[in-house]
Amino acid sequence: MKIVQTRFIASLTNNQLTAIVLAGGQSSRMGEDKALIPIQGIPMLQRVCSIAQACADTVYVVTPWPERYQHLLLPGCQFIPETPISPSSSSHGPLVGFSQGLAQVQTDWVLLLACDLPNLKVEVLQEWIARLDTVGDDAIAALAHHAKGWEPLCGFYRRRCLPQLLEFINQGGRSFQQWLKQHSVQVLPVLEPEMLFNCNTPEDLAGNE
Ligand SMILES: Nc1nc2c(ncn2[C@@H]2O[C@H](COP(=O)(O)OP(=O)(O)OP(=O)(O)O)[C@@H](O)[C@H]2O)c(=O)[nH]1
Ligand SMILES: [Mg+2]
Repeated sequence: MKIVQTRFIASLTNNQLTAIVLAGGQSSRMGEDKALIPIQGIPMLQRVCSIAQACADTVYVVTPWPERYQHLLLPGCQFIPETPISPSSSSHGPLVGFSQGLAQVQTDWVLLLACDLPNLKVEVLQEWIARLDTVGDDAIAALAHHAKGWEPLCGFYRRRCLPQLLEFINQGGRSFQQWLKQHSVQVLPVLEPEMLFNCNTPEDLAGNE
C-alpha cells in the first residue's frame, strides 16, 4: 500500500487579510511627494497598491489628501481620509495614520505598507502570509528585524492591538519602535533584504533606477 503524505500548510486567504498603505508623509527628504514619483512609469503609491491587492482583497490607502491621489487609485482600493488629532499638528506621522486605518479593519491580520517601497515582492509577502497562522497568540505583530530595530512599515499587525495602540498614542507616543518595544513581536525571515529598500531621497531614487 502506498501512503501518500500531504503536507498541509495552513494559510490565510486574501479575504482574511486587509492591507493598509500609508500615503501621508511630508516627503521632506525627497523634496516632492514620493507617492507620485514614477518608478518604471508607475507612481510609487500605485505600485505598492497593486502589490497590496495581490495579497489582500481589501486595500485601504490612509491619507490626508485623497483628492491628490484620486487619479491613481486602483479599482477595489479605498481611501481612508485621515483626520488631524490636534488642531496644531498638520502631520502626525505614520503611527497615527496606521491607527486610523486599523480602526476600519474587519480581519484579524493587517498588512501595513509604506508607499515608498519600490522593490516589494509579492512572493515574499505571500510566504510571510503563509506563516501568520503559526504566530504565537501573544504577538501583536510579525515583522522583519534589522540592526536598527523593527521594519514597521512592511509587515503584519493583529487587529486586536488597536486598543493598546490608541492608549500609546493618547499618551503622546508617535514612534513605532517605541510602541513595539512594549509588546511581543514575531520576527519574519528576510531572505531578500533589497525588497525592503526605502526610497526617501533623490539619491535613493537615482540609485534605484
Ligand atoms: N497616512 C500617513 N502616512 C504617513 C504619515 N507620515 C508618514 N507617512 C507615510 O509613512 C511612510 C514612511 O514615511 P517616511 O519615509 O518615514 O517619511 P515621510 O514623512 O514620507 O518623508 P520625510 O519627510 O522625508 O521623512 C510613507 O509611506 C509615508 O507616506 C502621516 O502622517 N500619515
Ligand atoms: Mg521612508
